Amino acid sequence: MAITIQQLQKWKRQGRTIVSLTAWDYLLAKVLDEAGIDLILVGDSLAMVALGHSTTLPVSLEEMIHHAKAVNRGVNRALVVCDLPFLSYQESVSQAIHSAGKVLKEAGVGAVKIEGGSPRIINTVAELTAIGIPVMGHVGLTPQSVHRLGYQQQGKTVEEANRIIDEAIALERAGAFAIILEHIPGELAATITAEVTIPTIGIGAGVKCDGQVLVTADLLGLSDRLPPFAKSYLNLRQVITSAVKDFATDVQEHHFPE
Ligand SMILES: Nc1nc(=O)c2c([nH]1)NC[C@@H]1CN(c3ccc(C(=O)N[C@@H](CCC(=O)O)C(=O)O)cc3)CN21
Ligand SMILES: CC(C)C(=O)C(=O)O
Ligand SMILES: [Mg+2]
Repeated sequence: MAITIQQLQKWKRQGRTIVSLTAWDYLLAKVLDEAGIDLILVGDSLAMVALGHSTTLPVSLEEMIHHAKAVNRGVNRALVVCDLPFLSYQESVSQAIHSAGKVLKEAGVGAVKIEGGSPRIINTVAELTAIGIPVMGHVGLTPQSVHRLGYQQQGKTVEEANRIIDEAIALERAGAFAIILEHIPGELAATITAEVTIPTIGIGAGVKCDGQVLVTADLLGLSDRLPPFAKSYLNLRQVITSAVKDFATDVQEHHFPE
């Protein structure tokens, strides 16, 4: 049974924590889905972990759709959400509708995610929701604004914290079905989680969120650089290196094929 937005919202009310990870291709998505991950995000972080860019900005809508199609083919149970990339929704409401609609039609995913909580973004969320496109919000550190914000923790001053709280409330009112809280103090995330009725999913936002998400390359120990809040549960880089070296030795010593 596929997980729905309604299911995620029910889990918040029941206090059942949502488990989410990112994916960028078929095989990885299939493993995550079979492991029971609730929500699989085709994050634009794939620009960095799958495509080698140094920020998330260069990835195109077409590239995101290409990856989202592959991810969706591997998933039976999880809700699949796809990030709308930089400049595929900020220009106008009509651009956002066109981009989000294309992602839903072509990749077949369940929802899109857009970054920010400015009045302009709130309006876009309301317009997308009004035509039946489910939208996940994303506040705090928004990596598509790296040239304005850097990658520092957000919401450290009272003014900034209050602004982020207001953005989260406005996103809920505009119809967002859930909100990502990225790289903000845990107490701020706890306040937001208590203030809104939609699920909050944290990344570097402390333990008091309704769910948690990580970039899967970080969890696996495959990334070349880890954000301070990420945790590696495995050193896959080392595991792969060792297997590849064993293969090379076998080939050179004519032990493979047997
Ligand atoms: N592999 C990966 N994991 C992520 O979590 C992730 C991405 N990529 N790409 C998109 C964004 C970028 N993220 C990041 C990246 C770096 C820091 C980081 O190093 N922050 C430092 C400050 C860095 C600075 O001052 O420039 C910190 O101490 O907060 C945080 C979040 C989170 N997201
Ligand atoms: C880390 C999550 C929230 C994300 O936006 C991404 O992977 O692009
Ligand atoms: Mg993203």
